[in-house]
Amino acid sequence: MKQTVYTASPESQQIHVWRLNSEGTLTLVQVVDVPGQVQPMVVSPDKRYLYVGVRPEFRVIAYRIAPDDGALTFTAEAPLPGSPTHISTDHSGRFLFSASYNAGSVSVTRLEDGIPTEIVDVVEGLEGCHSANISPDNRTLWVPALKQDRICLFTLADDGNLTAQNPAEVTTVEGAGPRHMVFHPNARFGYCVNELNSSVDVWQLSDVHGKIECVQTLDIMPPDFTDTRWAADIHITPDGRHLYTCDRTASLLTVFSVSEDGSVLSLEGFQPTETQPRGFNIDKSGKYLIAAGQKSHHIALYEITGEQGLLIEKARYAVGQGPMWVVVNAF
Ligand SMILES: O=C1O[C@H](COP(=O)(O)O)[C@@H](O)[C@H](O)[C@H]1O
Repeated sequence: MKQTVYTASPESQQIHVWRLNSEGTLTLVQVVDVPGQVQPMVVSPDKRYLYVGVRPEFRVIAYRIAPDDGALTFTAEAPLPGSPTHISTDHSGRFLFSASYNAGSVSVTRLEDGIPTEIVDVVEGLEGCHSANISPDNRTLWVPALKQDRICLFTLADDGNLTAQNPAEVTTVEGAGPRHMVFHPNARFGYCVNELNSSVDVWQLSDVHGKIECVQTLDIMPPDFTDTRWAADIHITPDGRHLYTCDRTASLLTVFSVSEDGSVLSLEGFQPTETQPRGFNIDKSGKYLIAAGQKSHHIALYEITGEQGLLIEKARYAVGQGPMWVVVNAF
């Protein structure tokens, strides 16, 4: 398996393209100068394109991915209705979703043979909209509205339109601030990291009656932590055994193990990391985790070890200024 790591650094308007070597080191392949402040990124399901959200002229840029070394070539761009905070696609690669925190909206852009084209739907009124997460069955879009302590649930239609479901949302405790999500590979549970109280919620996608409910909430901070909580990102290993979150004030990654069926998280430990980790990711083999320090301007690479999934730092690398997004692609 050949793997490429992409890091986005908005302050220097760069994407760094790295080869992930099998022994857990990175080799720099390319530095792309982006025409704007590049923030969220996602790889298309067919792995042909890297989509990146750019500001201050709000748009999505599609870069063609070279299959041999992961290098990027500018291919197309399309406007977005608000500042892109998070972008993702549906599993068929027909639609791109952009969540905008500042506009309080989520939009759907049609992808034609991988190229972003027209905006087909925009839903407004989602205060602090922080991400858009398609369910494993490609039917339900989960959209956390951080300032409203709710995750809105939309059905994705065949033409890309979003329709509020019934019930239209699930709610967190007051002041949690739901932000980023991942799903278990068994498609039965979702996990949401809450920015404002630095917790993680486990959502059972539906029980026998079709009801979605929160089955566990865990603190992601050490018991003696008293400073301002400021969580950011969450990821799960491809085998569903280990889950990680980060907090920016503490510059900390938190390590959880996941029960066999995905319903229960157990705290395993804490890993100090780069200063102000806003984004991190896990490689496709589940062996490595790469975290970006928005204030250290470096990324750190960790090996995921043992039954507990604890992290051992292997290396750190300078990237551009203010790195905040990491994605991994594999061929
Ligand atoms: O992490 C955060 O994200 C929001 C939105 O970020 P933006 O990059 O889309 O403007 C930010 O405003 C918030 O303060 C911060 O905690």
